[in-house]
Amino acid sequence: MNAAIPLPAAPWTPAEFERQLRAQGAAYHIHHPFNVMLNGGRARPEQVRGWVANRYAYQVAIPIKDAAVLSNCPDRAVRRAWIQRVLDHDGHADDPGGIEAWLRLAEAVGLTREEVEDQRHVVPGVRFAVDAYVHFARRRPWQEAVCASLTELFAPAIHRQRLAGWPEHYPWIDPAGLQYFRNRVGQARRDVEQGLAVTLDHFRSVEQQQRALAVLRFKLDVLWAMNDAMAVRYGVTA
Ligand SMILES: O=C(O)c1cc(C(=O)O)c2c(n1)C(=O)C(=O)c1cc(C(=O)O)[nH]c1-2
Repeated sequence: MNAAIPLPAAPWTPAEFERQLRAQGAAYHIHHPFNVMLNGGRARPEQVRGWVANRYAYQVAIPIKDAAVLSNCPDRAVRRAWIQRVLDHDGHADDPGGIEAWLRLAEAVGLTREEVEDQRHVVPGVRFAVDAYVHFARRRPWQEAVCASLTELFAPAIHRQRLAGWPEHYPWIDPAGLQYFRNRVGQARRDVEQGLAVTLDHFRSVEQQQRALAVLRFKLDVLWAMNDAMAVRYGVTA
């Protein structure tokens, strides 16, 4: 923790605590130069493909991470709601799910399913960052893993950026491939409601609230490190 910033004398109110959590969005990967390039329309096709192929490692890890949260959580009411996240990604009944939607995005940008599913393009830094998130969810108290998912507070904005810009920037991508981003805007909003309720309720003391901020910063670092690794591999076009 930064010693120059004194601890608050008393716990924040829930509203102030939520404000402090949201303020961490300044370090969201929406601001990473690689993402700024991608969503600003400056990426070459191989950079778009590199991002989609690497992000697949994150997509397939998310339901594993969520299953880790379930396995650590003794609260039946939380599990009942949380299990929806696994279904969102893996699919259920007629819904093919988010991983399938990501594979359709991959095909829309010119990748084959095979080269994405076998993760041949995934660079070491992305793999290590994704593994760190799954490991965190397995080892830490489930409330901390819930708190770590709160980067989703900032995700609808980045999905909307893609939906607004990509069709114009990248006319060579079939817009049907962008369905994943459309689905996530609503899903993330619902996820955040649940994640925030758990976090505001659980992290109550000054020390716990500081811990929640540190957990959220860890997750922001996971996403930032993924972008760093992709920027090194694929470059950032000025
Ligand atoms: O495209 C993105 O920038 C982005 C970011 C995040 C995030 O902030 O963690 C998620 C997603 N997408 C996403 O699609 C998703 O399903 C998701 C689940 C989670 C999580 O931590 O449980 N984050 C995210």
